[in-house]
Amino acid sequence: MEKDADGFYTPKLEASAPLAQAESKDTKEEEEQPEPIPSSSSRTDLIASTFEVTVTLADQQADPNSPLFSAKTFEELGLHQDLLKGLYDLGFSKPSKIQERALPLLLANPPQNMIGQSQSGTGKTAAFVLTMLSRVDFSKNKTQALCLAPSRELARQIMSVVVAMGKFTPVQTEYAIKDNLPKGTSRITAHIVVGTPGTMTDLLRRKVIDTSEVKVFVLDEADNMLDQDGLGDQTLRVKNLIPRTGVQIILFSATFPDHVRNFASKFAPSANKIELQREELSVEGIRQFYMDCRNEEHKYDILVSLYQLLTIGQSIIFCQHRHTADRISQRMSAEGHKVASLHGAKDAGERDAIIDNFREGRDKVLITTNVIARGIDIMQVNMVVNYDLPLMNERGNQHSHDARPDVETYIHRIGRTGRFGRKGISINFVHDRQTWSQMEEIEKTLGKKIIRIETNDLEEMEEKMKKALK
Ligand SMILES: Nc1ncnc2c1ncn2[C@@H]1O[C@H](COP(=O)(O)OP(=O)(O)OP(=O)(O)O)[C@@H](O)[C@H]1O
Repeated sequence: MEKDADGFYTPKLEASAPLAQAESKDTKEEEEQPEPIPSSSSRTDLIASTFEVTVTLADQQADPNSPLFSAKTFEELGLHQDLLKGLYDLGFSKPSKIQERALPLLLANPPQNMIGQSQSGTGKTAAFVLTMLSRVDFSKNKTQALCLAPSRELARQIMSVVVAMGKFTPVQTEYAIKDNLPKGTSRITAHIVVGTPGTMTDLLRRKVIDTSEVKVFVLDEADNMLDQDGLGDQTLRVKNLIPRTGVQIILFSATFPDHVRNFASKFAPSANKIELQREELSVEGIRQFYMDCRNEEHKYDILVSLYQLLTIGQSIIFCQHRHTADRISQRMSAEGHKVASLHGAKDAGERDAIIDNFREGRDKVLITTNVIARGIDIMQVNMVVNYDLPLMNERGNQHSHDARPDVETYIHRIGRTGRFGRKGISINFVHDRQTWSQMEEIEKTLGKKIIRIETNDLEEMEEKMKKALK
């Protein structure tokens, strides 16, 4: 691919037609290499771990049934030299399946919308980031690509990928996340703006961002961004503030539940679609377990007894409520365990510091809510604990008494481990008939066995986990 006279990176490849399911009827617009993970030096007088876990990358892309498999090269995909350099600098040697399938469609001209689905940790980010970088005309100091994500943590992570992949290009970037821009900023001219919908709306309304040259609009975690019970309204506002025509709309997620699929098709009309079957949704490398706890208090005791295992690599503990995350982390800290907690009630600077500490491995156990259930990519995370199962009622309220298991959120939560072919473990805590049947429903929906581990046999537990991580 060469840069043409106008400064665009134009792919030589045409879209590979069989992959595209053109949909013309919806015209109405509505809106981290092989690395031994050291055992923890953190204080604990609980169980002494007898094993070390080695995370290996070898041959992950060699299995033809793996969503990471690909015979093609990035060169064949027609990417510009500067972007190829960025990719190789990041250590990407060949495209993953979703990249191989999506990139020819995403880069073809004229630009076409895309609704792309692929399992967690299979490389969707690179697909849309490469598209944004390919479509920007660097000779113009104007915003040309907008990308939205459901959390500031994910927006910051996506930006780090834009910056890394665009390292050999002159790309300029800006955030549209809370408390990030200097007060009084009246104009953003960065080529690519990445943010969350509320702040993006604000910047667009105040005309801080000029949208006249916007030609790519990406929604990561698109099902969440379009869900009317979630961020749907705010995302629609953004769409209404960008040009009505000439913008390539790109929606990516590991999940597209039925109730958002139609809406997604209207939001991104005539999109090429790459879809997964229900039974393909969860990642093979993630072994799912559960522990039968006696009651809420027993859940806490079990979590504490797991501490040594949680700190072999890194772990994320998901709770339903912010106050549970705070309460557990305060109790564990008071008992001498090093844990961090992160949720949406913390202020922006604090949230950034907490996730950065975790990302850089200074903290090994992160207790959190659904705020980071989606997208967060930290290779060393080899264990996810659903301290509370994810729930949701029909109106999208996760705190209501008639709430049912939220299978999509479950898939995203456990997907924080097992990234890009690595092994990972998830453990669900159940403690009564209701939580047991909620877990059973998740198991049935996903068609994947969730294996019991005894809560009173730490040796057995350690043995099972050791096997699962091999
Ligand atoms: N072609 C590639 N070669 C090597 N590593 C890759 C490649 N593509 C992506 N990765 C790595 O795989 C990891 C997962 O990628 P990414 O975060 O894009 O997954 P995702 O599909 O967006 O997952 P999620 O659904 O959880 O958001 C990242 O650390 C990324 O750097």
